[in-house]
Amino acid sequence: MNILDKIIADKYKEVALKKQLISPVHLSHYPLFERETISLASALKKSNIGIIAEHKRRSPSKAVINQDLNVQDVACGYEDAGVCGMSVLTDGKYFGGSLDDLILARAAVKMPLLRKEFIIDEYQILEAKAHGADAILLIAAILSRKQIKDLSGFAKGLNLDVLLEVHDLEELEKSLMPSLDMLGVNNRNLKTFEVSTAISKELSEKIPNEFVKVSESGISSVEAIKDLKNYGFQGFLIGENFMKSNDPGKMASAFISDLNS
Ligand SMILES: O=P(O)(O)OC[C@@H](O)[C@@H](O)c1c[nH]c2ccccc12
Repeated sequence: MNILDKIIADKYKEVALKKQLISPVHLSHYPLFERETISLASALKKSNIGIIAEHKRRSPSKAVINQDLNVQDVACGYEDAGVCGMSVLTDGKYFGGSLDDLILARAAVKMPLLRKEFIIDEYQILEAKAHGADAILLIAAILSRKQIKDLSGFAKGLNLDVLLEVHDLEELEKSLMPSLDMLGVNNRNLKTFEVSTAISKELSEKIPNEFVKVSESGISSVEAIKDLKNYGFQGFLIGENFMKSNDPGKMASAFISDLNS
């Protein structure tokens, strides 16, 4: 079993258990459910920076990244740096995140927040909305076309933006549909952890222009972003490069001034 299969097997169990305690109707009565969402896709389109900065404590590919920070401080640092949005990992077992992280980030900042999770059930989309997310991630590698259609349609019904992540042409061709806002190419192969921005460049021309193109993972230089911009990318998802610092906001700020110069 590869790591992705393990994560998904755990996720199905986790969701089934949580549903028994907190019903979908209950989630829809959380106060944040009423909050008007802000579009991450629109923020990216308007920006010439395009950075989505991630909160990530650890990952299966790189055990510990940084466990010493407060998510609210990280969120404020990122917002002050001028990023377009923030990605908050909520998986506990493999990434050390939680829905509490999402709530704390929401309480701290106004910018669009993406719930970074392995979504396999509508229930997790209700959770995202109830904990202050503006956008969700769907991963083509773990979903059928029908699941992508149903889950993205459900998210759109709640005014959440949808970022669909692919890693190869087959996943991309399987996934294209109007209920998606952003198409992300993950430069990291979730099965082997190999990282290369070549895959973003390769797939860019196959992504129709109505979707905002996002390049995800393994981005650690301004040059890489300038290069990817030439291929039509308007969004850049950066985690580890900022999170490895004691002050991710400061790191993001320096990165952005470099990008602007
Ligand atoms: O830390 P990086 O290499 O900058 O990557 C960030 C982000 O792209 C990565 O965390 C990610 C992309 N897709 C995912 C799906 C699930 C969990 C994590 C991810």
